[in-house]
Amino acid sequence: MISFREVTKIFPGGQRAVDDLSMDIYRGRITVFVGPSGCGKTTSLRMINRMIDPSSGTITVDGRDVGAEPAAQLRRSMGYVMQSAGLLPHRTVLDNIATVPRLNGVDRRGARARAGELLETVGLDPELARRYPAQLSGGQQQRVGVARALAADPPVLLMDEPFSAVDPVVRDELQEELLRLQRELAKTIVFVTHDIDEATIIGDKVAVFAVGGRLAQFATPEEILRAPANDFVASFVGRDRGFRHLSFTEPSGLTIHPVDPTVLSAATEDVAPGWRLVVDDDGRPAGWLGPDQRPAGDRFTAADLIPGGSLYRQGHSLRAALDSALSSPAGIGVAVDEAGIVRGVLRPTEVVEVIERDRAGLQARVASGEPVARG
Ligand SMILES: Nc1ncnc2c1ncn2[C@@H]1O[C@H](COP(=O)(O)OP(=O)(O)OP(=O)(O)O)[C@@H](O)[C@H]1O
Repeated sequence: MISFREVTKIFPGGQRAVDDLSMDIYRGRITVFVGPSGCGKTTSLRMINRMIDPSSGTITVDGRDVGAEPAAQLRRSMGYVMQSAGLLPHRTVLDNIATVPRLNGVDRRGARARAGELLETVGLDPELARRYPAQLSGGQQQRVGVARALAADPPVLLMDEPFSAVDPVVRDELQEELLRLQRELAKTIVFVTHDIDEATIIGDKVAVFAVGGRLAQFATPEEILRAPANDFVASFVGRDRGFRHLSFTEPSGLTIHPVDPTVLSAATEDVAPGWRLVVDDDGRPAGWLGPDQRPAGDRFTAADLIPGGSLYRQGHSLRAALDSALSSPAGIGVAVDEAGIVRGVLRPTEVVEVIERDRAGLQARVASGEPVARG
């Protein structure tokens, strides 16, 4: 566990970057520091490995005061990933990753072998090992940065806006990859971002910082979206927090209606008024045929299909269910199983009924004084 106790940082010149921070960061979890620019997230992160020393207060890791540890040794015992990946430009990808084990006394061969394994761990093609950082995409560079931070197998990983310089699609992939890695590795990760969406997706706990370096709320993502501690947190998490909160709500009681989808050119039956759902030979959704749609030739072809909305994977959140129902051109969501095969459809009104029931359940729990947040 990493503990902050009454930690304050005032920079020379009088800038109060962090103000009286006390918090406990649990081992094996992802804790996210989020907040607007300049509110002390990076300073707080860097005080953990003594890149910055606090003006007052103490930080301990598993009970040991970091202030008493030699800074260089401490830094090597914690992986650090930053926005620009921070790779050495004149070293190959493999040598970049091997740098830390080499510093820790592993021989060249051993360090390179470990680097090769790590490339795979972070989902990179081993072919990239001989390239130089400039010959990689931004997303690939970030993966190398993560591999390098993991190279010494440190229990703690500090990540400062690691995914903010890549485009949104790559960013989603990197977030998923980090969650997959974390399920395997169970590191203690402290992750800085200014994006509340990223914070709620990847954080087990989220610390919302306010201007002036004060901790405004420290709770699970679900609690922060459901019950912001004050007006600052409420405005920071945004007006659509109710919708985003549905990401954490289980779809218990949601009805998925069985359907008999159409295989192209076979007999057809309406799934929604006038709309026919078309699947491929394996039963995966291929698209829709709209009302009064006639084939261009003798029969329908894939080119006639209207693309569907998002799919709802059974068991996923109410947000995913509502999104599939609202984004479908037919006004009815398509539910698929883990293999992507159509299992049925769901109606928006019924998803909303489940949301209403969830809300009523929450109000009843609040009225009875039961704790409302899970996790
Ligand atoms: N070395 C420094 N000297 C003086 N002031 C600093 C120094 N580093 C940071 N600050 C100030 O401390 C405050 C907190 O900075 P910090 O980088 O921790 O914020 P942040 O929340 O990480 O912001 P961002 O999201 O923009 O990176 C800011 O007002 C910043 O200008």
